[in-house]
Amino acid sequence: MELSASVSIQRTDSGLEYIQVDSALCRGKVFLQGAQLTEFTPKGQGNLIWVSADEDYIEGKAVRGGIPICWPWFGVHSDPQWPIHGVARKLIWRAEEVIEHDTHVEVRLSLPMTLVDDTYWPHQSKLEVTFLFGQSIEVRLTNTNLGQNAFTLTQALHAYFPTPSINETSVDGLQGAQYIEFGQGPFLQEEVVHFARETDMVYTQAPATQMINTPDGRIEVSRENSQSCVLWNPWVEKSQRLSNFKDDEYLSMLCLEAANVMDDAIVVNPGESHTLSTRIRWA
Ligand SMILES: O=P(O)(O)OC[C@H]1O[C@@H](O)[C@H](O)[C@@H](O)[C@@H]1O
Repeated sequence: MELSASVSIQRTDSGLEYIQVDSALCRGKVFLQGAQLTEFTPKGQGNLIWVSADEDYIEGKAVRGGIPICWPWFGVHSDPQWPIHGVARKLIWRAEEVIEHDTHVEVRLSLPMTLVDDTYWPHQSKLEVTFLFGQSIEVRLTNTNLGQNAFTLTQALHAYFPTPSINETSVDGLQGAQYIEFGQGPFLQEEVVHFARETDMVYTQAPATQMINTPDGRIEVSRENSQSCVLWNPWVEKSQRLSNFKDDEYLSMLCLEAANVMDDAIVVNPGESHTLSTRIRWA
């Protein structure tokens, strides 16, 4: 890949490669493993993306934080032996292209399909992700069907956001959506969401934009080609069971994930593409 003035490829001490963006507008970081964004800091503002202080960036192990790409299924598969959240987040993606625009830096990666076990994904397809680093960050995940038959998949851009205090954080803009939680529901979301317990809600028919209100400011998260999203905070007990997660870190993060799940699973016909996208910024 040809790099540009504001983009370089670097490596952690543990040996994982990442793309570093340092432009007039922002700083950002995308690991080739999982094509996982782990930082987006607009100039003069704070980092919008959370990563655990316990993260050690080991090859083949899911990074705790950032925006893991869950593909080609979200959550626990109907065969519970299969890995949670699919296979894409642990594979090494290929850096394809960097383009410097006036308003943003575009970085594109693709997942080499030869790395994907046929058992999990027997279809001929292309999977690409494009990051637009500007004053906001936009992530576009595109599935293209290169085969003769339609395929169906679920997926998510599993974004982790920072907050100085989950007890003083709320999520506005889910009112009117239906949610399933811990296998129960659907329930109607009537109010702004506050956090006081383990939260693991899968919303369908969700409005396109939510606002995360934190003591450090408001984070606007919007989605396209996505009717569903997931809101997650592990709270006290689950925090103790999670990999690469400090016991008290549930106090300083939450996930709001742009998704295509449940009855929003996508069907991609031969020769067609589908792009799930999310845009994140300080409001
Ligand atoms: O620990 P993982 O595999 O990264 O998953 C984290 C969480 O991801 C969320 O999206 C799920 O709703 C949770 O149930 C899950 O615990």
